[in-house]
Amino acid sequence: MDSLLRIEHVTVSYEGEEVIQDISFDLKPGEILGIVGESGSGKSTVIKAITGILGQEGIVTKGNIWYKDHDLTEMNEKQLCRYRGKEIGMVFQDCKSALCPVRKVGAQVYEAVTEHEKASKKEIRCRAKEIMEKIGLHDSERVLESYPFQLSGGMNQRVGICIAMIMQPKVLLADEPTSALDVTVQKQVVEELLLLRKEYHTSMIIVTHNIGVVRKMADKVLVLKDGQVRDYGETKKVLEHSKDSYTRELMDSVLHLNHRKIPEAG
Ligand SMILES: Nc1ncnc2c1ncn2[C@@H]1O[C@H](COP(=O)(O)OP(=O)(O)OP(=O)(O)O)[C@@H](O)[C@H]1O
Repeated sequence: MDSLLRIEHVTVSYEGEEVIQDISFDLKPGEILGIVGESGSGKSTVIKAITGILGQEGIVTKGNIWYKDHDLTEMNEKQLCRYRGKEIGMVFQDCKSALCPVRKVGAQVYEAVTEHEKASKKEIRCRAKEIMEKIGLHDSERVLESYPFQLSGGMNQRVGICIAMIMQPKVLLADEPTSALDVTVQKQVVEELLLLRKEYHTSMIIVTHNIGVVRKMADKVLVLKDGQVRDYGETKKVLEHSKDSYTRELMDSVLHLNHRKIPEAG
């Protein structure tokens, strides 16, 4: 099957310092890739490089990022804007802070759509409600009429997912989409993302520290350390039978954390 997104030998520098070196992977339609690695290994930089939001200091110095037949690294800001949001959606760790605090959710959903296409308010609300229903925001009328501060963390995260999904992007890039949520809500959001993949056949890249999320969601895993790929392959193979010593260490440490007993008081 042809790749939807293909990262070929990409190197990224911030202010002349390479933080990602020669990384390659691809994403097929409907596939979910988990990117894991310790803090500072370059996970978020990969996502930012794909969407062209590295900022003033960051630049892709080598390699190509292909979306279908288009090299995203060759595009200017205006060209990238056509893809960002429409074809490639993004969800962040803390969607609440990505939302405007003084505008109602409904207005922000409306803006996200009309940036890319002409549609009536009624039609957009209808589309938003359909997605909200799927991701557990059952009181969608109230949510659309609310300001972000009137909603819980989990609800804001779902609003972020709704805004990302309303254009039915082919690829969803999610940077720590569940890490700001409590465990129960984390589990629900993971289930909801999987449901969206099933319904819309969306490919996803999930950046996370949570190996449980990767195990549950990802078809493939990419392990990064100091900006380099240490392992890449099918989830079970990487999590359980990696030949790479660092990957094995990383998985062992997660296992120990999960099984660590909380010392009893007194
Ligand atoms: N705007 C920036 N300017 C300079 N250096 C940056 C910038 N953003 C990130 N870096 C550096 O790039 C490296 C990779 O950072 P990145 O945020 O991609 O790591 P990460 O794996 O996502 O970390 P975390 O898990 O803590 O979010 C780090 O050394 C970081 O300090």
